[in-house]
Amino acid sequence: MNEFECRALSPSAEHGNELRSLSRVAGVNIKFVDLTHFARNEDRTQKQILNGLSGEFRAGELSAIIGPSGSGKTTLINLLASYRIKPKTDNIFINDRPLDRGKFRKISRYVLQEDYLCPHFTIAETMMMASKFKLNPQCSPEQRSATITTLLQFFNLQDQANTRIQNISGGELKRVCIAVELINKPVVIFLDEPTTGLDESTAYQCLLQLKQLSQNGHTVICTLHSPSSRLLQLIDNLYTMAEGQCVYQGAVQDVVQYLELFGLKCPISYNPADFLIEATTNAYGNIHDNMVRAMENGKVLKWRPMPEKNLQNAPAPSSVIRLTLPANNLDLVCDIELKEDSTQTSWWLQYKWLLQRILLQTVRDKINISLRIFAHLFLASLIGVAYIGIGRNAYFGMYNYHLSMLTVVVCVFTAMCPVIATTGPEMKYLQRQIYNQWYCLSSYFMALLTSHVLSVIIMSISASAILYFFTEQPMQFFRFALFTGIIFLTSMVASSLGLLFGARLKLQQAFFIGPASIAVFIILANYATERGHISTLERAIMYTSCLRHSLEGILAALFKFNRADLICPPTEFFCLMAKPQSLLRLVGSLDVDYNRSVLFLLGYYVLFTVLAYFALRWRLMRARVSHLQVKWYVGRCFCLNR
Ligand SMILES: Nc1ncnc2c1ncn2[C@@H]1O[C@H](COP(=O)(O)OP(=O)(O)OP(=O)(O)O)[C@@H](O)[C@H]1O
Repeated sequence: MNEFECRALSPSAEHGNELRSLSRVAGVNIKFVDLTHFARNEDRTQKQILNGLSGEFRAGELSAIIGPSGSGKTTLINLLASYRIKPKTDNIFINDRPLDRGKFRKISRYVLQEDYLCPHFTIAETMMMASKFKLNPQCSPEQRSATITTLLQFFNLQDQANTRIQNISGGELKRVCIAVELINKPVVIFLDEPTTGLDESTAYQCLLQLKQLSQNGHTVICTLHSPSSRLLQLIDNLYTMAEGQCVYQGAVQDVVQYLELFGLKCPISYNPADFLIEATTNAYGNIHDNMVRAMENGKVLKWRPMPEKNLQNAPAPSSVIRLTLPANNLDLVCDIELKEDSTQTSWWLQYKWLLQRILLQTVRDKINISLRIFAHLFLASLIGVAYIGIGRNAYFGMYNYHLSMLTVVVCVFTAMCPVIATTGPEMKYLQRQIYNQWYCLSSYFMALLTSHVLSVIIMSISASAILYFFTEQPMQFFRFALFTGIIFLTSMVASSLGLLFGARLKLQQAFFIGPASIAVFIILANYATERGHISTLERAIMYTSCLRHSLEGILAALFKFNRADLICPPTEFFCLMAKPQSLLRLVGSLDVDYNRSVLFLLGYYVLFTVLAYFALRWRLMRARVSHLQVKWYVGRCFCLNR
């Protein structure tokens, strides 16, 4: 199918020219030779998934990898994209040079089979945010908008531009996922099953757009499941796999002729791709091995289309990856310094935009924010009412200890649970955006921590005000500030613990282990409280609980710093806990020290936050790492790989 036909068939084809002017690039050819991959089964035995296959995906071609389910299509594309699998660099060649993973990652993007975007933003907002990370920071908002409008029109999404992601259809979501990755026009784009779940006409539109992209010199490689005859017309290079080997690599129109070599005649009404896949499963006799041999497992290129047939506008492949100057003014500004790598946006800009995004997302997530506010205010009011007036009543002195413990428990739960609830879902699109180099993990992590600090400040002040004044603690501002300070630090420790669990565990596991670990902390914090004398060992055990330091901090804020005696009601003959020291002695906390509590809480916060960062990093970049990869990852995490 030529360019004219593509335009005639596509409602959005009129925009093809616009995209073409946006995206003419130097060609990148990907060649792989004798590629083998093993996965480890649960019983630690090795399972061969790719079996010495070879092949070539050229610039200017829309290449599709097809094959029966389980034949290794996703594994092959993951390996070529270096996504979660580390390929051997001497098996893969980029423009005839051994693969340099770092450089290749900067010019390639991957659209996953199961792709996610933040549900609380509209398509236009999602595109605008992506453009901030992906386009040159010097691009004006008008230039960004123009690029986005072009892409939205190209992908037929302009009518849904103001619809939130949570409300768009699956097909539209797929197209948005592809569109956001095309904002900075990657030279190579990998797509895992971009048409799965789409109806025939949407799948056709989607593939048509990819075809147009390839005609501008981009290298487009996708895996497809049972493509229809109509979809097949768009494919330039059909790479067919079976049992981890290559059984055909070439033009679609030559499939019938190729199968005739093995004595198979494709019925006229049959889809050649379906027939080919059926043949690979030995449905028409044991010909799998013959096909692999005939193709030399992907080394035979004689069935492939001629390169110049498809590459209409793109320059010849170059060992230097270079983006050419575009035709119109918009591109002149944006493309002269077209970003090959999203990390060209400075760390601070990434941080700023991510913080804006996270805060907006938090505000838009109405259910989460309402629950947070309600839980804080309701629980604080409930405790305040239950312990009303105990702050100055010596008869109820002991209740102040219970109040302190309950305050700590409420702070911990209300700060930790929302973080666990939001971290899990966030992982899904975080993984994709970090892999596709929108921003680096450290800037995201710092923005996330800042957003936690802001929400914890608001929640801590409101909760502590309710608790402090309902329970009629001394009307001294410094004491209130000290009390609020401990509530703030306790909530920060709890949110970092929530982040650690959310980053390391699955959502259900985190929601079980998180509260269970808090129960352990509560037990440890009160381990020897009722004893008159606490030994050093017992104290050490208690101090392993971060909640012990919160408890001591609150007791110090309320009962140290020359606190006046509590008032014994006239109805009582004697009040044992009129003096603050009496209460502290009774609960084994005579030597509580506010500064020590603050230091320990800060220490726990730093510890849990550092662990959460590494847990997040481990989860996002779980590919098996060599020492070279470690170096590269560290560079990425600190935005050093420019
Ligand atoms: N990490 C792994 N451990 C064990 N087996 C694996 C692993 N990854 C993939 N496999 C196996 O390798 C084979 C190929 O998997 P892959 O996902 O690449 O196939 P596919 O052709 O993309 O399948 P589908 O079309 O169904 O998505 C499958 O049998 C799969 O079970």
